Amino acid sequence: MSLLIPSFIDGRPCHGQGERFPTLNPATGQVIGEVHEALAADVEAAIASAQAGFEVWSAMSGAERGRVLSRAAAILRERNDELAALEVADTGKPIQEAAVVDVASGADCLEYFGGAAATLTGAQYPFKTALAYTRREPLGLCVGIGAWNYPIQIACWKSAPALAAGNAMIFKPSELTPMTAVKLAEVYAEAGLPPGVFNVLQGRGATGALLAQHPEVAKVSLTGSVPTGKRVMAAAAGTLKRVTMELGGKSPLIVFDDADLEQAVSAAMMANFYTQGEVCTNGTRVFVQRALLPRFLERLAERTALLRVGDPSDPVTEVGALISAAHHDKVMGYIAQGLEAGARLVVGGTAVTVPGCGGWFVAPTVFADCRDDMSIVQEEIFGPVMSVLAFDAEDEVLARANATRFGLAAGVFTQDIKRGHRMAARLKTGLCWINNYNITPVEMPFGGARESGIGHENSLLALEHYTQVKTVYLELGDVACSYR
Ligand SMILES: NC(=O)c1ccc[n+]([C@@H]2O[C@H](COP(=O)([O-])OP(=O)(O)OC[C@H]3O[C@@H](n4cnc5c(N)ncnc54)[C@H](O)[C@@H]3O)[C@@H](O)[C@H]2O)c1
Repeated sequence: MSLLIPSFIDGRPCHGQGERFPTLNPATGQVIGEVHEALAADVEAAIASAQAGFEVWSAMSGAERGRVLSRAAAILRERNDELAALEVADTGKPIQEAAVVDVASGADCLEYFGGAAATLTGAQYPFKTALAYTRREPLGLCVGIGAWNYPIQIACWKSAPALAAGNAMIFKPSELTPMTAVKLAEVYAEAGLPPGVFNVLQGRGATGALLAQHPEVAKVSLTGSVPTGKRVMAAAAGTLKRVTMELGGKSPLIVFDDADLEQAVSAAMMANFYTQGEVCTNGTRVFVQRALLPRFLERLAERTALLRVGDPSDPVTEVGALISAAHHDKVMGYIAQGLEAGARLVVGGTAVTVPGCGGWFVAPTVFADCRDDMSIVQEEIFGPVMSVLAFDAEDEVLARANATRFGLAAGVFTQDIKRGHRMAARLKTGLCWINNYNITPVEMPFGGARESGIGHENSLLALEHYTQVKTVYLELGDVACSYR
């Protein structure tokens, strides 16, 4: 009998009333557990519990809330290895990544917002015979909806600022990765979080939709694809909920011919093959200035061919399994489209059979001679597929890089500091790295522009997205009355 993975409401694990669906290990294709989908009655129970939790939690001081978050961060670090192993089983990502990044970056986030919780203040506005001041107040009941590529990190990035500011949160993990959000709920409870302040509801899009449209919910923060973002925003508009949207991308990585070649190749590989390419900010359109292109492709091919695709739980594995059979087929479909459209396959391009693992592996793939109009260059693949494009001039590459409705991230490699800043200012994205890629410390705002997102996670900016300003005016003189 397989493991039954629960939801978590009011400080206790429980099971939704909907149908059971399985969660699979992407490396083996085997069922690791089953989940009961949460229905409307489960949503109502979670909302009632969160409302009660909010009353208790929002009455506590910022310092008291911060201590709970700091304790939870310490517990996450103690359980790093156990949680990382669950994340590997649920997502297919290599243990060499999960052991140092996924849980640790979640703990960093809880620690950061734990420290920031006591610093929330307002401003004061003195007048001749009056005083006004502002209070930063929590929004109330917030909903977090997660994607499957970084399940525990996403749950931490959403819940930590929400809870630090005094809100309650109901979190719905992706149906493909239900395991670690419930573990986070257990960790919060152990750290002293009052029941109901962080509830987890398992389910698919329908459960997410029930939450996004619920009139008692004040805010929805989604990490997911652009089409889902549009649906969630439309549902949230019914009661004018605030939204944070962390959505997809097709980000450019631009390498000028004065760049340090090995550094640029390293960044291009990290920007395309980390987590099997299932990273929203990935720099999948790699523009290389023509003079550097032959040497760039040569080193890229040599180094990419060395990548070890294999069992994600083996510490030497560098590229794990794609999340599902359907996603594997989608990625292989894009590779076929790239070939049909005339892109030149430099390395990879095949499905990989890993002995002892029956799951969904794809070789890290590099296409050269790509054109801007190819589907592999225009659409988010979310797999280990890099498109390399040649360019000649700065204005030309800028126009091509910006010719997309996405606007999540960008990267620029150059030794010319002026050009680096000039490019960063003109790229229409929410993030831009100069001489590195995909670095996301919690202290720094993270968010997309255009159709890639609204709002930010991480940094003190995130606290603004989980609070509202109330203005209080205090009269110290008399009412200036115009009437008798
Ligand atoms: N910008 C970021 O920070 C970031 C991070 C990770 C992933 N992503 C993006 O996420 C996508 C991959 O994740 P995915 O396949 O899980 O995305 P998805 O949009 O299919 O699903 C995301 C979540 O939304 C839920 N959902 C689906 N329909 C819904 C609806 N109508 N109402 C409410 N909830 C609904 C899903 O159940 C899931 O929990 C990619 O596009 C990737 O770029 C973005």
